Amino acid sequence: MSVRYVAESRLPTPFGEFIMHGFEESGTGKEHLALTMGDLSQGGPVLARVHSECLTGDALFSMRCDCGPQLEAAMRKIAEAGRGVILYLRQEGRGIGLLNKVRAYQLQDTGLDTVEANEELGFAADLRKYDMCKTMLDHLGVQKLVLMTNNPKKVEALTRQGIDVVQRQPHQTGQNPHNEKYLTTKVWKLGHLYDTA
Ligand SMILES: Nc1nc2c(ncn2[C@@H]2O[C@H](COP(=O)(O)OP(=O)(O)OP(=O)(O)O)[C@@H](O)[C@H]2O)c(=O)[nH]1
Ligand SMILES: [Zn+2]
Repeated sequence: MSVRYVAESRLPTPFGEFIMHGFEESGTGKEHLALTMGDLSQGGPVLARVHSECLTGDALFSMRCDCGPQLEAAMRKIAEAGRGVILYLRQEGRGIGLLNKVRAYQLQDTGLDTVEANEELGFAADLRKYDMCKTMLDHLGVQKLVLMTNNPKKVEALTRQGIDVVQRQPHQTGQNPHNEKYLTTKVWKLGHLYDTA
């Protein structure tokens, strides 16, 4: 799958000013973003977050997951460092889409966990792809990443795409009573590394 750069603009935020770079996937027409700060082509490995869209968590303050706090923490850490990149990938619901995620949440409300709900709907636990990332990072001049994630499979998937992840930085935040089971399931069924779940 190929992705092409379309346009960029300033993105002032409460944490600092990012540059927002827009990309479009050929074929699917999916639109992805990269938020950057500082000089990424020089100065060693770049602090990075590869974040999958979660409308409910990122924009609607949902406490069912940890996505919103993770996104905010990544923006804060990059702003503190004065340098870094966030790839914001439009693969909502681990790739099943927004309304299927609502269906999955409906099933979770009856007691299924996040993996069982996906399977009940006929989906694998995680349908995400990371094949757009290398082109996006190459466009930005990023060569090596320090990746903020708790998901070793994400590190493996990016490495398979030819991306040099020199270090995984744990990215634990946003625990609350509503996402306790969700975080525990990620550890037990999806292989996430999480200290206190
Ligand atoms: N299908 C489904 N997707 C979910 C659910 N909760 C969150 N998501 C999606 O999961 C994606 C985030 O994945 P996570 O498993 O939370 O974390 P990760 O990206 O693998 O790992 P980190 O880098 O540590 O955050 C986003 O696309 C969310 O929309 C759920 O219950 N069901
Ligand atoms: Zn989420």
